[in-house]
Amino acid sequence: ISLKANIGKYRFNNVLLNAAGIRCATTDELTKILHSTAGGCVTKSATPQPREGNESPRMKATPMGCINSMGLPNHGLDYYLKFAEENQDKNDNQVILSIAGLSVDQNLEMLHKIQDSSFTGLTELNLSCPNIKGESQIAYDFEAVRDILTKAFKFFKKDIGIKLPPYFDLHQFDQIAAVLNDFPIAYVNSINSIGNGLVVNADTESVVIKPKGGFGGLGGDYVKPTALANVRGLRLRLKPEIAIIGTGGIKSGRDVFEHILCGANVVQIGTAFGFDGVSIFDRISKELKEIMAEKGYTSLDDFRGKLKTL
Ligand SMILES: CC(C)(C)CCc1c(C(=O)O)[nH]c(=O)[nH]c1=O
Repeated sequence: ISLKANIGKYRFNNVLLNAAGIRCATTDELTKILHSTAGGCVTKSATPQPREGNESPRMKATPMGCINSMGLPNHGLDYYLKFAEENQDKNDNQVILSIAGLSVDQNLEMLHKIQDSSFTGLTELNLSCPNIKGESQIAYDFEAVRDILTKAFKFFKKDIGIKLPPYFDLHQFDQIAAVLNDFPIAYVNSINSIGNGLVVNADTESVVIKPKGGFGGLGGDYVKPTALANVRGLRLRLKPEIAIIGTGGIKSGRDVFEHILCGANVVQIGTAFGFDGVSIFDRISKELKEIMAEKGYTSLDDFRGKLKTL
């Protein structure tokens, strides 16, 4: 039974990756993931310069997952680009370089740097940042998405994936797919955390994280049905050349199986990886193989995208 996967020419010896943002901000953390059963690693979304991020507490675990408003703490693009250049092309382990500029110009500046570097892997463009502080995130402004991709593809000749926040309206799936289908994108990664949730502690009668009055992105059990809907909704609308990375609510082999049934080529684990560490990749690989064996599947291609309707 094989858990191998690919996104275009990029091969993954295991379908499981970490998700950007959790336990992936330092070279030690990234090396640990590369040396694990995972099929590669994704770097914490980078900004052009290092950032401290928001005040703590800025992430809180709950029985159903987690809430965060980290504020993009990271060591800056050069740090991750250097790691990516030094660790690419090692036995089918992909290093995916995630970037999240705080403006269109910052994203274009980082893409120019990546274009001019010796990095040969996949870049993941995180569109959950607001274009202008206080405005909606880029991914919820469809013309802004078209604008930034038009500008990027004028000079960026390497392969790029787009990290999207969840959409909650079927017409929004139509709109974002109509934009993305116009560009030579390698993959779409769906979903990012569900934005601006609020966790309340009734004992202390308080919010649980300091930034933004307690509002933050939700991950974990809270998001799986939304993640599966976005993977499926995008799979049914995106041109076949655009692969899908399924992210959101994965903590078992069964969850991975569901994401692949909905159309995912590769999956990423965030919240649960934060709880368990790299051993999760062994546990979930084993669970997924058991499910496949029970069903008589030997490869992920046997069931990818084959979700039945009633
Ligand atoms: C939310 C942003 C700070 C605009 C982007 C970085 C990010 C963060 C973060 O660094 O706060 N948290 C998430 O759950 N997803 C993200 O994409």
